[in-house]
Amino acid sequence: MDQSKEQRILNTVSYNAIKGNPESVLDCIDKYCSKSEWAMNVGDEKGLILDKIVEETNPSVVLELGTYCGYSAIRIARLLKPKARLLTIEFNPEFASIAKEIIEIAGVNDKVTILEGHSEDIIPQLKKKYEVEKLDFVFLDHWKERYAPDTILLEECGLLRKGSVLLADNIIYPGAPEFIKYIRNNKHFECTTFLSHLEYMKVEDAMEKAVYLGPE
Ligand SMILES: O=C(NCCCCCn1ccnc1)c1cc(-c2ccc(F)cc2)cc(O)c1O
Ligand SMILES: [Mg+2]
Repeated sequence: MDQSKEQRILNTVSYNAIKGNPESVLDCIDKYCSKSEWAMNVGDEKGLILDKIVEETNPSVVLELGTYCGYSAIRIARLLKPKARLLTIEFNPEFASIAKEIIEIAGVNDKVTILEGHSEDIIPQLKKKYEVEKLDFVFLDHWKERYAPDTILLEECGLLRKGSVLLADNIIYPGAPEFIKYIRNNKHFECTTFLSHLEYMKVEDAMEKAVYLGPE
């Protein structure tokens, strides 16, 4: 049967990247997806904004919604301090298995746990089953209509603390209008918009940073 685009991305990483070198895996994916086949990785331009916000936050516990091929998981994990960890939720089993292999090639697998399933099912399990107390950083990059309900769910499950940072991809393209409406009018969040471009394209896109101010 014909290979998937994601399998072809794994092939090019496996063949061209330097094992154990996360930067070389990121470069390899960015080159392939800008030259050969577009794919929905956060990419190198928005990736630099992600890097800066992760470095400023210096998180111990990170949750990512939407693993895809593992590009942003590698991007984040490579910046984490020794004991810090990243939990990433992926719904699509093929994406999850390809991401696992790419994350291993990058050599950041000891920091990353891929959780397969629906975010609305897994988020309520984070405290008891995955021993999470609070989330320091959340990267939202899954179904855009899930950004708002999952943000509400994170708060309801007591997973956010004063200063928890949410960063949402694609708030212009494809767009996450319900999330933007919810988060910008919410006095419990301090929002900042980072203008950029859709990965590998000249199309405008942006990321929204929302810092949780606490329940009061
Ligand atoms: O849909 C996106 N991501 C979610 C994928 C499914 C997540 C499944 N899942 C994981 C966990 N829970 C649920 C996405 C799309 C685009 C895009 C841009 C232009 C275009 F013409 C087509 C598409 C660009 C992105 O940067 C994206 O992130
Ligand atoms: Mg995205």
